[in-house]
Amino acid sequence: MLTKTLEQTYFVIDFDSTFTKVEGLDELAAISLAGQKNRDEVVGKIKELTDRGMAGELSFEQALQMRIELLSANREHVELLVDFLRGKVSDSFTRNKEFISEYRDQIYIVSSGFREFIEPIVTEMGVREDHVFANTFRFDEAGTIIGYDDTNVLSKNGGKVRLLQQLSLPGDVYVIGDGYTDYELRESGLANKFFAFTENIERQKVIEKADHIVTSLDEFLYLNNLSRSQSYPKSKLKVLLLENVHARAVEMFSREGFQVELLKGALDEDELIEKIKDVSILGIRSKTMVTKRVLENAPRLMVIGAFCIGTNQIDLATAEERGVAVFNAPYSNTRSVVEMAVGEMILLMRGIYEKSVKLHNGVWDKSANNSNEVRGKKIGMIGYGNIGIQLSVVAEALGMEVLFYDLVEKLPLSNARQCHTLEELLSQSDVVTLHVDGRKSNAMLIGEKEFSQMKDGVVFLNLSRGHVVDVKALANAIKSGKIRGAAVDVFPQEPKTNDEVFESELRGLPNVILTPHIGGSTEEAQASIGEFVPNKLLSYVNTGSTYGVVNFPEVTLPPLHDAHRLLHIHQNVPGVLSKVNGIFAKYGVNIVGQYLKTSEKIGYVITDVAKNYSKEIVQELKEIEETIKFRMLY
Ligand SMILES: NC(=O)c1ccc[n+]([C@@H]2O[C@H](COP(=O)([O-])OP(=O)(O)OC[C@H]3O[C@@H](n4cnc5c(N)ncnc54)[C@H](O)[C@@H]3O)[C@@H](O)[C@H]2O)c1
Ligand SMILES: O=C(O)CC[C@@H](O)C(=O)O
Repeated sequence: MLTKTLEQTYFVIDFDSTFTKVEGLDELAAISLAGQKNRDEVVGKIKELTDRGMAGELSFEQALQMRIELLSANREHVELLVDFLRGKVSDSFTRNKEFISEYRDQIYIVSSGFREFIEPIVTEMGVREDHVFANTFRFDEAGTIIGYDDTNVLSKNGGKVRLLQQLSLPGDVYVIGDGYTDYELRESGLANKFFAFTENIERQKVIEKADHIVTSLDEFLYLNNLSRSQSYPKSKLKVLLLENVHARAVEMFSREGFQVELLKGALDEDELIEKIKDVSILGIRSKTMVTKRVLENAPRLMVIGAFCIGTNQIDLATAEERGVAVFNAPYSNTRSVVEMAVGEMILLMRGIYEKSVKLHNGVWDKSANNSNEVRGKKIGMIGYGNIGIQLSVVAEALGMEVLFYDLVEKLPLSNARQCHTLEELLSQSDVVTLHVDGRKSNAMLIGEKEFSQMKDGVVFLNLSRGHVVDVKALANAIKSGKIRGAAVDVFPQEPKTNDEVFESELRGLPNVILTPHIGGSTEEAQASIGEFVPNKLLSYVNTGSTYGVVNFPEVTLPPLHDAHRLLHIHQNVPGVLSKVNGIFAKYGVNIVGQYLKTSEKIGYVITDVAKNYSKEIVQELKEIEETIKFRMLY
């Protein structure tokens, strides 16, 4: 068994900012003063008193008295508060309801808050009613709070200590809380350990005194080897998100309990190496280069999310060899790129961009010269993947004839026609648009020779990847008039952040639309990516499933039922599966389900086992010579 029961241990848990995310009295003040002018001022004063009391700067009794005097609440407000608190139970407590029911005889809620709002919340979560110790309000006949029961020990200085003395629990006492009064239980010698709980608030003076700092209940349960919903506490795992990925991603990882850091820009190799040492999940967009060196310095890295389509910025082969799965968002911004390409193509065919620049400079250039409709023209797409295909549908709707060239045989949609050579496409197209992927071999795919094969006066678009085009040759083709107009969104060297200057030979050329790699940068696309990619990453982290992965054996796994899941990533050489199963056989492990998928380089075997297995198997599985990574889920 991987969990033990601490039969002789009692868990004394604080309520405000520990069991729930908020301070009950502060919230009661806010509710009772809703709509009143002085609300913010009074609530602010109450909060300040709460903080000073919790941090030990003010005697508890003083703080309580002053707060109750400021309050003007009644029974109805308390009921509203209870409803509000139901949605404010700390996430890690909600996740571990099972722990509360399993240990209900050993769990005590000891709070200087008020029973009227604490008891309904904690008993709904499984705590025994007679194990709730808190203050109580005094109400007048109209139901208004007029004070509190000052004979209750918890209303006094050192109240929690006195209460625990009275309880005289017959075993070890572990205290979990965020306030100084919780630490005082440890200081008094009545508690064996004090765990400073920082999921909701971190109080320096309290942290300094703690035996352990736990950022979630999961971490407390993990430290004490108690049964829990997360095999390894997510609050100990770091998620690093770069390049200002959408806020939705931050929200999704935070809600699951991870430590999340979001940076606006990309990092260079050395900066990333420094940062990635303790990172388990990395999220990037197109500018962060995840090189071999970066991966070699990322011992805890499990998974990378490319919050975009392209994955050429990641050394996929090394990631695979090191057991790091990579996911992307293959469709979330496709439409945004297509719309931009269509818009640019029309602007360039009409010379609108150039005319607009002239007019900004006071030049009125009304003429139809070099201004054409796109209807009836040929658009040539190099790369007929997701973007190419969608663009072909829209272009046909505009009355264009679609030609495409792709490395592989593709089903042409509608009237689109596949060209057998690149030259065949270049020599016929009025608009040439690039939609190839960013593989290395596509470097300089379009250079001097290819420009010379294009029709005179062609419109040229690159919204794929910068290295695919020889920029010098493009600049020459524009200057010579071969190209009548170009739109370029991607460049071989792109600034890492908005603060860096953009350098390029294309700057200042006429009828050239330059955009800062924003083909996929619409609110719609970013919001969609911001949800799509975290879902993939969380599914991998939580279930081991690799559906939609870019560089890994792909498996879709059933949900885990009454079993533990062992995930073993190994070098794909003959005999590893028999070694894995040999260990299960040796310890008589009851296998509930097993799934294996391999790629050329690695094998990924997932085994669901009945929970009563011997702990030794974990070490033995890790020690198999070919093991790359091992983890467990339950
Ligand atoms: N500008 C932006 O903001 C932006 C946004 C999204 C995607 N992109 C880029 O657009 C490109 C296309 O995206 P997608 O989703 O359509 O990719 P995709 O993988 O679905 O399609 C790429 C297609 O190009 C073909 N191809 C590759 N190399 C080729 C070559 N040398 N000659 C001919 N065909 C070749 C492939 O066979 C494939 O059909 C990618 O480079 C992607 O990174 C840019
Ligand atoms: O958002 C980005 O940084 C990249 C967008 C695009 O190039 C992609 O690959 O999806």
